[in-house]
Amino acid sequence: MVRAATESPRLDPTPIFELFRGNHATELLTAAVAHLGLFDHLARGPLSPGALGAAMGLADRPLTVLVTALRAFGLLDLDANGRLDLSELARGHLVPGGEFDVSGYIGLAADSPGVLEMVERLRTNRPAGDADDEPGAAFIYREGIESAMEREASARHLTLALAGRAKNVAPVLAGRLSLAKAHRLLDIGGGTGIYSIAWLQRHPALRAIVWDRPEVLKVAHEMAESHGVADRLECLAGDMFHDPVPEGVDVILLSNILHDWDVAECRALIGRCASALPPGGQLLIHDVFLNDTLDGPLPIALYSAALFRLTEGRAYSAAEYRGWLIEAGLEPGEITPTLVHCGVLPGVKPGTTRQTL
Ligand SMILES: C[S@@+](CC[C@H](N)C(=O)[O-])C[C@H]1O[C@@H](n2cnc3c(N)ncnc32)[C@H](O)[C@@H]1O
Repeated sequence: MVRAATESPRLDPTPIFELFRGNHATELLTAAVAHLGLFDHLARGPLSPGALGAAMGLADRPLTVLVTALRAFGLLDLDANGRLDLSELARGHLVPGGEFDVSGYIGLAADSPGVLEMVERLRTNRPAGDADDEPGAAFIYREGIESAMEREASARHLTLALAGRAKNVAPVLAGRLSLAKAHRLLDIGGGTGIYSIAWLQRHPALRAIVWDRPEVLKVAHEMAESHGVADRLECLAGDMFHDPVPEGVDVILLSNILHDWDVAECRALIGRCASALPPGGQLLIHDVFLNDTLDGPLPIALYSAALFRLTEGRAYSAAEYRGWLIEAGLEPGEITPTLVHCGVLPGVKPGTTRQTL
């Protein structure tokens, strides 16, 4: 029987994802209190983000993840000069030695494995799993890192784990954003390919390419077969940072890709996509979005910590994505929300040779 990828779930699973990511609140708060002395540093007065990062020995990416979360928790504020300051709550209860200080209580979790792991990630700015004696980083492949996506068992396990979220979200994305006028979709880092499959099932004339690592594509190929679209879905192995971007596509999807990478890789990848598109073509960024002020929303700030721990990325704001689209010569559009905190932000290449949406 052919499986359908076009039916949305009856209930929204978002609360389950929020519960699952709750541990990162404990980890970041305890790291800040018991390992990094963040509240002590700021008790002496407001600091620029750079000065606070230097005081704690943190690079930009871990600092952004930590500060975004603490602002979402209501523990840090930004003053009129762009310096970080303690909120009233933090000043009253998290400055060591204060009358109502609770930092000793928070310190009860200081040696828990999750907190120690987060502190290690914050200090080294390296994802879990990529050290010499470890099994490889999840979800990311580039030259110079050990990647779990290069081994059959771990690639299959991680790809199918992500499919749990994707099979809920893909029907919603395909239902809210029609590709009726598109000819050929390129799904970069498409994993199981379920997002492409949902669109292929909606639009019988559409063709798609899932561009991913060879071991991941074994799963994508099985999914294309079981969903009856194998004749229109090409599984193409490659490295999205180095191999030529496949030509002849008029829509490119980056679903949950950019959040796995640091700023330089995001800008490079968006630039490569923009160059490959014809005038009128579209780049679709399907992802979560932090507030443009990088102070929440809380569930995205916690998801950002999860991404930070596992990959070389973090969550970004719509303003950050829009800036990179403009830099690449694309015109950003409006975000259409999908499910599980995700939304799709289009960037259109100016020109009118082909209308895709
Ligand atoms: C977080 S998953 C996203 C999967 C899917 N797009 C989704 O939204 O669920 C990232 C995907 O990018 C792929 N990937 C990572 N680095 C890559 C590279 N250098 N070239 C091609 N694919 C890569 C991974 O194998 C994985 O399937």
